[in-house]
Amino acid sequence: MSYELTELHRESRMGGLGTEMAREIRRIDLSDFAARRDEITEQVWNAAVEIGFFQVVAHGIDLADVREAFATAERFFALPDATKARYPLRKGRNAGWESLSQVRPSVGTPDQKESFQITRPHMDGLWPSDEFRTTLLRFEAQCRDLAMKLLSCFATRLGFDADFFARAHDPSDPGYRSTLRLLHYFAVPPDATGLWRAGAHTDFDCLTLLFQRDGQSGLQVCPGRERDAGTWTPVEASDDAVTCNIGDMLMRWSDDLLPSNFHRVKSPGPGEDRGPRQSIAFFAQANADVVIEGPAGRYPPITAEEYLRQRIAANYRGT
Ligand SMILES: O=C(O)CCC(=O)C(=O)O
Ligand SMILES: [Fe+2]
Repeated sequence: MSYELTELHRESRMGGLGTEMAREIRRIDLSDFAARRDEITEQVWNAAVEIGFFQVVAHGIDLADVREAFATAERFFALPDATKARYPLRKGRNAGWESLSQVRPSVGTPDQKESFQITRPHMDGLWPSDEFRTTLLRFEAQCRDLAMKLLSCFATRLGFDADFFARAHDPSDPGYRSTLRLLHYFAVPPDATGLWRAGAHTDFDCLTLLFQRDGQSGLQVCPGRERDAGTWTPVEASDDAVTCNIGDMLMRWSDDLLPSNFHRVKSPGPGEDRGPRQSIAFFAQANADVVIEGPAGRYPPITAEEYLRQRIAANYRGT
């Protein structure tokens, strides 16, 4: 397969097992954001530049809301496949349900998971119930607010105005492309080996917020400078922290100042819990017709739509 984007060349080389190394993933306290904006900006910028991953706490989304979103997802995933198949993923539209269909260029096997994606302008006929819709649209809006808060910090450091990224992700625009993705990784049979819950990849978007559950670990990150050595650091899952990472779109937009780093979800090893695992990701992806162009012009301008089209084409079967 030949890939047009340099990001994809990177991804096709990252499938190996590598080694593990403990390293601090910073926890940044967002309380009193308006008053502490400059201090928080400094902290998120440094963590993003150094590791590309960080966690935020006191982030303003109530734990009860996070748990309600997880419970709603869990109830949906418990339905028979034949029922879930009434809401099929619309390829290229990041909306609907898929199972075992995402093949990462790094490993070539399907991620051992199912997911339901919500991209607001693409949801006609895809809502399983009113309750599901109400709960998750509300949660999506909370995630967006948090993502825009963090992106406003990056905007000012890059020399854009504070609302630059909020305009680029305006939810009232039919070209809105940010996505909430509910993820369910299957329980792993005792004899299963060699499969990944999520193969090594970078995210396509500007900024990802990842909600995980206490004790459901498995996420590992490989900061850019260790890419060749393949040294992976576990990111502890916890209910109160939101794990954040920079995606490829913001890496481009920042002329590579902010790194989009490889990460993956490993399958449980010997002696580890082989039960199912849940997570919820919010991908802040710029609206379709927004042009991505960094302050220093390092890459040719490309619309967000064209950029995402190329990334999705390389990641799903049958494209
Ligand atoms: O489930 C996780 O912890 C990570 C998921 C992820 O990296 C993704 O969906 O892009
Ligand atoms: Fe990811």
